[in-house]
Amino acid sequence: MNPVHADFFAGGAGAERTLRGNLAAFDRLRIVPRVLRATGDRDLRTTLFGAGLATPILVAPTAFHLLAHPGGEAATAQGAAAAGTVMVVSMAATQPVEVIARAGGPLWFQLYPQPDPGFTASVVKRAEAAGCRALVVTVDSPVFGRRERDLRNGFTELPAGLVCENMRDDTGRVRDIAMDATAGWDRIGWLRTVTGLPILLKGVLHPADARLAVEHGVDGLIVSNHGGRQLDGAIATIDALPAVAEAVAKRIPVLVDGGIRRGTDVLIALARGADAVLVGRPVLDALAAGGATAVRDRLRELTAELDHAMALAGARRPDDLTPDLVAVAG
Ligand SMILES: Cc1cc2nc3c(=O)[nH]c(=O)nc-3n(C[C@H](O)[C@H](O)[C@H](O)COP(=O)(O)O)c2cc1C
Ligand SMILES: CCCCC(=O)C(=O)O
Repeated sequence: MNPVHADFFAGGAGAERTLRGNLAAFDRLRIVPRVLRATGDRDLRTTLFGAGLATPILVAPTAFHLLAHPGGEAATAQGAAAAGTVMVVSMAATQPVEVIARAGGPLWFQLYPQPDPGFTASVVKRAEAAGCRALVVTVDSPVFGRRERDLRNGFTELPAGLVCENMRDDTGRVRDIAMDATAGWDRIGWLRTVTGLPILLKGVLHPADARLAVEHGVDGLIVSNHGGRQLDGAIATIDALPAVAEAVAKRIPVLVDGGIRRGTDVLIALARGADAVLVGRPVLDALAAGGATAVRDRLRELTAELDHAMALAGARRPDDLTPDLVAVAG
């Protein structure tokens, strides 16, 4: 891959403290296994918004897959479908959502609410018509993060021929993705008038926001710091998760992403209160290395690692994973 694009995928904001912190936080946590639990064959099937998945490991929304592989987002969708899980399609995808939907599914669609409500509504309706089954509203990006690698590399626009295909308006013009620092909770209420899809908020870290989200009728949360690409210095997601899960008290599904690289990381996240996890860079790395097949294999490998770790920790189903199975290393 072009090293400038590799830096875009791997990099974070500022001094990359949060990027590193997501991984370092897992290094400080240890599993306290149970024994003689007769787990037999484990059952990793997970239900989210009425849909059954083979695994609680989903594909996080990430931009510009055509920079990683000529198969683009369609290849990722094919890999996710073969692994029996959801791919969240980024609003910054380089292929049309209709093309991605033909390659795989189930899909959810990630949205940055745009300042133009008519255009925002048209993007949501388009994703819904293409078959996306949930809307993931990214709320950690009122302004764009300062990615110093990209600034140093001068990575300010996509190579010729690549565009954000889902940003076309009805004249066919491709709009720039705007970050909107004027959005408040009323924006979520407005989105509710636009779509009947389940609405998840992605980028919640504070338990007070988790409570507000439930009060505003949000259907699910993703505890995320955008893979360390937005607010550098933000808390590691696995550290933020317990307080958010407690605030939500199982009223709506809570998902988490950031730094999940092993099945044991997934186990810890589920034990700390997540209903499912998402992975970003592991999927991008697999996509770059080997397209749809490699994406499928990477997701299956993480799932097999989770299955193995659950057997060793005495859990048969994700629901058996409880907070007492995780300790902070001394
Ligand atoms: C290259 C890249 C592009 C991303 N693009 C988006 C995006 O378009 N929308 C979004 O909500 N999050 C985006 N994210 C954040 C991911 O959805 C996710 O929060 C993060 O990658 C999880 O951390 P991980 O990479 O350690 O698994 C992006 C992340 C990366 C690495
Ligand atoms: C305008 C593209 C935004 C992609 C994104 O969210 C990221 O790179 O983290």
